[in-house]
Amino acid sequence: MQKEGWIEVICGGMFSGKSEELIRRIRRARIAKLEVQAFKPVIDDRYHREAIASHNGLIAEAKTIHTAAEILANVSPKTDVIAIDEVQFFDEEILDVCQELANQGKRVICAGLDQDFRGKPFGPTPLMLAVAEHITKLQAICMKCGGPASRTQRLIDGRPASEEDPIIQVGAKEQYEARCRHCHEVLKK
Ligand SMILES: Nc1ncnc2c1ncn2[C@@H]1O[C@H](COP(=O)(O)OP(=O)(O)O)[C@@H](O)[C@H]1O
Ligand SMILES: Cc1cn([C@H]2C[C@H](O)[C@@H](COP(=O)(O)O)O2)c(=O)[nH]c1=O
Ligand SMILES: [Zn+2]
Repeated sequence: MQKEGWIEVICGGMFSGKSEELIRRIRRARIAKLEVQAFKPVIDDRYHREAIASHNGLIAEAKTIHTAAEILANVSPKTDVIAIDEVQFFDEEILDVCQELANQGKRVICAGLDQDFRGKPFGPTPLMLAVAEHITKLQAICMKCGGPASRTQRLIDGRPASEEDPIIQVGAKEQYEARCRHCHEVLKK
């Protein structure tokens, strides 16, 4: 029998359904009468300041935090499930925080980008994948060829961004689209 306490990671490119899937798991946990607390980093202010929000309008209330340590400080002893969106925006401390919570017997569900706009591993997500018990990798639809999209294209005035551009740039459809490996483009310096 599986002991309580583990880490689940939902990863993939933008528009692949990570937030939808996270919200689905939150809702199912609540149907099972489990206590759920959700968190997201303050930098993600796109659709809602105090909620996890998907690109197609689903919403789950969440506490907005500045650092991973704030999760530990805010988790109640009676909480069974901790959901964290946009995990790529935290620093590596998120790894220790999630491990600590899972060791305490909590179910920890993280969602985040595995690759940045250059197609390179993004922040702490690859480290979270290494320690997770359960991994779900989702794909969007490539906006060029219609195939499965594992990457995120950043566009500036309709042109591919350069590999020298800043990695963190909060946004949605106005500057990002889903692409497959073959249709994904990055301007070289
Ligand atoms: N290229 C695309 N491929 C798939 N879904 C897309 C695409 N563009 C927009 N969407 C919408 O985005 C929704 C997923 O949003 P969301 O869960 O917020 O994704 P993520 O968190 O991975 O960015 C889909 O259900 C769909 O309505
Ligand atoms: C690829 C990429 C994305 N971002 C930002 C853009 C959005 O604000 C989030 C991802 O949101 P989603 O829930 O996965 O749609 O990340 C970034 O800052 N840098 C990048 O390279
Ligand atoms: Zn493609």
